[in-house]
Amino acid sequence: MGFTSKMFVVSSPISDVKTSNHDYKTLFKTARQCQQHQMVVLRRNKHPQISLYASHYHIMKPRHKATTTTTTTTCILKEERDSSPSFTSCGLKFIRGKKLLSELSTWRIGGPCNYFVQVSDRTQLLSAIRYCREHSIRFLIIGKGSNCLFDDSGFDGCIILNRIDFFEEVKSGIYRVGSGYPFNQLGVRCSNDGFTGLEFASGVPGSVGGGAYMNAGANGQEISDVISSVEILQTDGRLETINQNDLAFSYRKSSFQDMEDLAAIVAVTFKIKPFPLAREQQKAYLTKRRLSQPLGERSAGSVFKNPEGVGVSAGELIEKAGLKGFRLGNAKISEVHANFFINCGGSTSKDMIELINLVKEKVKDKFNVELIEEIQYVSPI
Ligand SMILES: NC(=O)C1=CN([C@@H]2O[C@H](COP(=O)(O)OP(=O)(O)OC[C@H]3O[C@@H](n4cnc5c(N)ncnc54)[C@H](OP(=O)(O)O)[C@@H]3O)[C@@H](O)[C@H]2O)C=CC1
Ligand SMILES: C=C(O[C@H]1[C@H](O)[C@@H](CO)O[C@H](OP(=O)(O)OP(=O)(O)OC[C@H]2O[C@@H](n3ccc(=O)[nH]c3=O)[C@H](O)[C@@H]2O)[C@@H]1NC(C)=O)C(=O)O
Repeated sequence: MGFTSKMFVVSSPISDVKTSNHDYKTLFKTARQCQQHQMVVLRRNKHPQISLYASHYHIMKPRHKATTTTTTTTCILKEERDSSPSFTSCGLKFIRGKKLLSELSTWRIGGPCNYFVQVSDRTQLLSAIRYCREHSIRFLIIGKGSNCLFDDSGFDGCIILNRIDFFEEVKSGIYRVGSGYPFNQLGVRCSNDGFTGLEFASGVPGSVGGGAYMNAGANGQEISDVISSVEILQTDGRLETINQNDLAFSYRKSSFQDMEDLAAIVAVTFKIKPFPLAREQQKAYLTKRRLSQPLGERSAGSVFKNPEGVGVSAGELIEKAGLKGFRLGNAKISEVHANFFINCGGSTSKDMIELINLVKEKVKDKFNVELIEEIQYVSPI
């Protein structure tokens, strides 16, 4: 059997603590009540009666440690994070507890998420968000996961993987693109068509939505320079188109980051100008990127923003602090570019966070500069 979202788990501390018979009875009673309420005894324990009861169910190892008091049996009711089967709602397939965030992040770090769903159009996105809201499930939209640090313990909510990846040429130089479209491909495609403004995007592993959200940029270009309008979905399900004039962008900052009611960016319309050498420019940027960045490695691009008003890049500061190549556990500062931190294989989020904090401390001590993360931490709860 598996759990549905309505089922809960009773995790019993019974094998961990000295409890009286009375306490066993209490637990047994609770378990029976739980059965009526579609709850399940999670933990195998030494008391035969309870074991017998529990044997009607699949008995699993608890994921969370039971806590207890010494005198009374404490049952912890927790929504189960694992072992539940996939289910379908509104035509969408939700995967429970099995999808690893490490598969969804370019860093290849992160434990399982409680719910996972992939959407490929606006209607599906709306349905996924509606489901989460109706069931009070926290949700997070991700594109290519190239800017996220997920936690080893996963995410206690729903990850909505955005694969809204249509590409529409409205007219010459005007493109309407799904937010899940690969940013890298957009750069190559527009340059190939002889338009300028997005050459920098080739080699960037993010999505168009992630790019707009972060105001991605490189080589003196920024996505905001060529955005004409953005279609967003609000948390209440309303769709809105916002024109460039009503949006504010700055270095790695966009209005979207401050919108409390934003559920997701759905599509972006770009207006770009013809330029015969766009393709050459795009190729030159990519060559430079390949030489200066560890593109083949498991990274999240720049970990820190470049500090403003200092005149020195984050990478340079980290290198001058003597940290290039420094390794902590399985997380390492790239030898190629010091603002890229590499998962050498098996790095945990803990390794990475410790490395990030160490770098911040050293740079602060040596140069009195506060480095600020460009990457986004995704907290597990
Ligand atoms: N210049 C470079 O070389 C590199 C640049 N980057 C940039 O990092 C960004 C990462 O893109 P991507 O990998 O797709 O993002 P991610 O999947 O890593 O998501 C990062 C955050 O962006 C927000 N986000 C992503 N998609 C959407 C959407 N459709 N609507 C609203 N918010 C969204 C979410 O923020 P929240 O959780 O707050 O909702 C999410 O947590 C891009 O800007 C990319 O250009 C990344 C690597 C290298
Ligand atoms: C990779 C990202 O974007 C990148 C983008 O690709 C490049 C190319 O334009 O410019 C920014 O990096 P950056 O400022 O480190 O650019 P680079 O040209 O590589 O380096 C700037 C300067 O720092 C020096 N540098 C860089 C790395 C290093 O280890 N040591 C060092 O001394 C370089 O020699 C150069 O003089 C973006 N990063 C940020 C945080 O703004 C990203 O956002 O994830």
